[in-house]
Amino acid sequence: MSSADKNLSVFNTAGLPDISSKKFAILVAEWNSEVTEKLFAGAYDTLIQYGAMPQNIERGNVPGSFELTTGSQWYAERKDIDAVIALGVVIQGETKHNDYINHAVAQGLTNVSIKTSKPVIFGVLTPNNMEQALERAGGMHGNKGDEAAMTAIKMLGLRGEIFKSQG
Ligand SMILES: Nc1c(NC[C@H](O)[C@H](O)[C@H](O)CO)[nH]c(=O)[nH]c1=O
Ligand SMILES: CC(=O)[C@@H](O)COP(=O)(O)O
Repeated sequence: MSSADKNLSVFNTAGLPDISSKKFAILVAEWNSEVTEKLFAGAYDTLIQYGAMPQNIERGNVPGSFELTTGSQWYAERKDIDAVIALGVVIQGETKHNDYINHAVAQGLTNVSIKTSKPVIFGVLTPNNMEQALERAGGMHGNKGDEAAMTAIKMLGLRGEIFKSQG
């Protein structure tokens, strides 16, 4: 299903967990910052809208999306961080460079999440051009940052349910 069929900022909000005590790290890639800043705003605003406290949201910046993996690892290793949201925009160029970045980041973030047993959210746009990027950063298809934040919230809810018997 494409973003044209499912708006990135429309989601089921039933049964969300209390995240008032949860601490989030939001990593933002500097490449294509005119778009990644929109993703950050969407992610931050969504976390606040659904109960996160401003003092519990920490932002980190990385040069490019390729560095999101390492930055996420450093945040996820911290005991006080409950979830990491990684935001980037990798626009297709003339070569296959974007493919290598996208695959590396997708696999890398997955590895960090599994290794740390924490939600590490892939909030990376992989558009063909800037127009498609902007359409997914607060444009006609919603905001990938909203989606990434809501994904983090829901994964924390699931984790809480799964481990609740362990106190
Ligand atoms: N072309 C884009 C990049 N390229 C930079 C890489 O992410 C990385 O920082 C570099 O290869 C050094 O390791 N990054 C993006 O986030 N978006 C792009 O479109
Ligand atoms: C994703 C990239 O790094 C890309 O912007 C580089 O562009 P090109 O493939 O034309 O070198």
